[in-house]
Parts: sequence; C-alpha cells; structure tokens
Amino acid sequence: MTKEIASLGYTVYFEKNLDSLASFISTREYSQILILVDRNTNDHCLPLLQQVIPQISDYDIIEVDPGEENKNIDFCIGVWKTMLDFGADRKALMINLGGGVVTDLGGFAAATYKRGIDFIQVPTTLLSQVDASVGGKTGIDLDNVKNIIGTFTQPQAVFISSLFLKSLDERQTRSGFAEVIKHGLIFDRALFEQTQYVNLESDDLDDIIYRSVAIKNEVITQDPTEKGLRKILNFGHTIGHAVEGYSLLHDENPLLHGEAIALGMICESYLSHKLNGLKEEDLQRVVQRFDAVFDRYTLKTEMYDELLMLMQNDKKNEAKQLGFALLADIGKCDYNLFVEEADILESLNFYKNLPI
Ligand SMILES: NC(=O)c1ccc[n+]([C@@H]2O[C@H](COP(=O)([O-])OP(=O)(O)OC[C@H]3O[C@@H](n4cnc5c(N)ncnc54)[C@H](O)[C@@H]3O)[C@@H](O)[C@H]2O)c1
Ligand SMILES: O=C(O)C(=O)C[C@@H](O)[C@H](O)[C@H](O)COP(=O)(O)O
Ligand SMILES: [Zn+2]
Repeated sequence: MTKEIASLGYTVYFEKNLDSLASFISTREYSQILILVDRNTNDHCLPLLQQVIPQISDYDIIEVDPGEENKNIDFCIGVWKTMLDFGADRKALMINLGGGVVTDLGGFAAATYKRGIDFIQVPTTLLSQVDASVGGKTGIDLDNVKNIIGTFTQPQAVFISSLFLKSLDERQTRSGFAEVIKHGLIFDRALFEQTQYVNLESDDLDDIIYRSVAIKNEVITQDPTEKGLRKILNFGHTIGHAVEGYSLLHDENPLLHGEAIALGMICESYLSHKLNGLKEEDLQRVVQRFDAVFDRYTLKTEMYDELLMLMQNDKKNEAKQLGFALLADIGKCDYNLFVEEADILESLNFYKNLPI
C-alpha cells in the first residue's frame, strides 16, 4: 500500500515497488532523464530501479565516487560537465539515486545547472530516507566545512523504498539511525522510546522511516528556509559537524555523518542540561541510548581549538556568537540559544571523560 506525505509543494511516496515513480515520469514531459549514482548505488540500487520500473529505459547515467570526501566543488563540476556533454536542456529531469551525498550533491547540481532543472530524490540509505532527501537542503562541503555552499531547492518528488536498504552495511544503517533518534529527541518522546526496541538488522524499518519523515515534514513545512523552528533539526550538529569536518581531515577512517552527530547530540544534551533545563536523568538516558548504538570516538584536548574554529562556520551563528538548538526535555527542543566557548569545552570534556 502506498503511503504519502504532502511536503513543500511535492509528495513523499513510501512504497517498496516504486509504482508512483513510474507514473510520475510517464505523466511529465521531460526532454531527458539523467540518473546520478555513486559507484555503490550504481551496483546495488540501479538494477533494482530498473527491475521495478522497466518502462524507464532511456536515460543517461552520471556516476561519482562514493563518500563524503567527494561532496565538493570538484565533483560538482564533474557532474555539471557531464550534464553539458549529455546535452541536458532545462526540461531534463535529474534522478538522484543514492545516499545523502548523492541527494545533496545532485540536488545542488540540478538546482544550479542552467539556473535550475527539476530533480527527484530516490534515497537509498537509511539516513537519506529519514532525513536528507526531504526538505530541500542541497549543497556541498568546502575545505571540510560541512554544507557551506548550497541552496534551499525542493525536489519535484521523493520516492522511498526500504528495499534499497537490504544491501546497506550495518555501519551505514546505524549512522542513519542517529537522525531517527534525533527526531525523537527534538519532537517525539514516544519515537525516542521506540528506538530502544528496534533491531536494525532484522526489523522492517518502514514504520520508523515514515514517522521520521512525518516529524521532519511537520517542522520544514512551518519554516522551509530555517528562519526559526527548522533550526531544531540541527540539534547535535553545531558540535557534530565540527567533529565530522575534523575527522574527514585527520582520520584514516573518518566518522560518518550520523556517528559525528551522535557525539554532537551527547555534548549538546550536556549543554541542554546545564543551560536549558534538561533533567540529569534524561541526559543519562541520551548517553545510554547512543552508547547502545555507537562506539565512542576518542576526543583529545589537542583537537579543541580546531573544533572551535570549525564551529565558527555554523549557519546558526549570529554576530560571532555560536548558535545552538538545545533540548528542554526529551521531545522538546529550543533554538536561537547562544553558548559561550567555555561551556562548549566543558561539554567536550563531559564526552571525553564519560566512563566506558
Ligand atoms: N540535506 C539534508 O537535509 C541532509 C540531512 C542529513 C544529512 N545530510 C547529508 O547526507 C550525507 C550523509 O548521507 P549518507 O549517510 O546517506 O551517506 P552516503 O551518501 O555517503 O552513503 C553512505 C554509503 O552507502 C553507500 N550506499 C548508498 N546506498 C546504498 C545501498 N542501498 N546499498 C549499498 N550501499 C549503499 C554509498 O555509496 C556510500 O558509500 C552527509 O553529507 C550529510 O551532510 C543532508
Ligand atoms: O534539514 C535540516 O534542516 C537539517 O538540519 C537536517 C540535518 O540532519 C542535516 O544534516 C543538514 O544537512 C544540516 O544542514 P546544515 O544547514 O547544518 O548544513
Ligand atoms: Zn544531519
């Protein structure tokens, strides 16, 4: 059965067989179809797409290398050039088939090519299904500063099939689960509680995917361009993005987005407790929740200056003050809170000194 959510002028479809994708394409008159994949989604997801919509046989493939380190201007130029080589005009449609790197990069390339062509998101990771494919944030990183170049451009539609998740490895699934826990923490205590009972390896994830998108949609439809409320979707990201950027630059096996924001959510829950009324027992529950899913990352005091520098670039900052969204309770998040460096360092120390 198809479930749908009406978003910002487009529909998010939840259906294993992607029937609505076939009818979406057959009812629109696109001059050309471009499918953006990375190497892994080319191998694992494109065959599935071809299988479920065999009537779509005429398309051009653009392939990028997988991974966050490629969500940058060089790869974006490569995508734009390939679009030109394929002779894509303004009536072309871009299908972004992949995780958040492909949906962010492909959305950005489409939003800017010839001042914008239509694109649709077909997310293939848990993270991109519960978060990245919905809401119209497109973008790329610059010098490991996360998503610093980008647009708010909504897709024409989003098609979510949990069948794609069968080939996803466990580490990636866990990374996506961090954003599900985030949605519970900021908006829905019951979802936060439910995450304790989810077995990521064996459970059907359709229900939590749908609930996550419903929560995100509730927020973005009230504030599409992050003037206020949408900032709550950034809980854990002021510190998390800095740690992710740091790790991309320095670690051989860098943290994934969800792993970094899980760390960020622990630190920012500490700040929520110290500065915004989150109860001590709820702080402990947040720590336990993330400990049940993620290994700890080794923070060292030598990293702190660089982390603070990276935080200077956060889009929630104002007048050089570091901007945060902080929990008041589990299921309730406030935004436009500005935090002193000393408190941020204390929160990093809180994480660093947590008992194993
Ligand atoms: N725009 C937004 O609102 C938003 C929200 C959250 C995160 N993001 C961004 O999303 C990115 C992270 O997304 P991600 O975690 O999906 O990472 P990703 O796109 O790098 O995908 C993770 C890995 O899984 C592989 N893969 C994808 N689908 C697969 C499948 N079905 N089977 C096997 N392998 C598969 C990819 O090739 C990649 O190696 C970050 O750049 C983050 O900043 C954006
Ligand atoms: O959709 C949003 O709004 C979010 O903040 C969702 C985040 O999970 C996501 O990581 C987003 O890309 C962060 O955006 P940024 O503006 O902090 O770069
Ligand atoms: Zn995120």
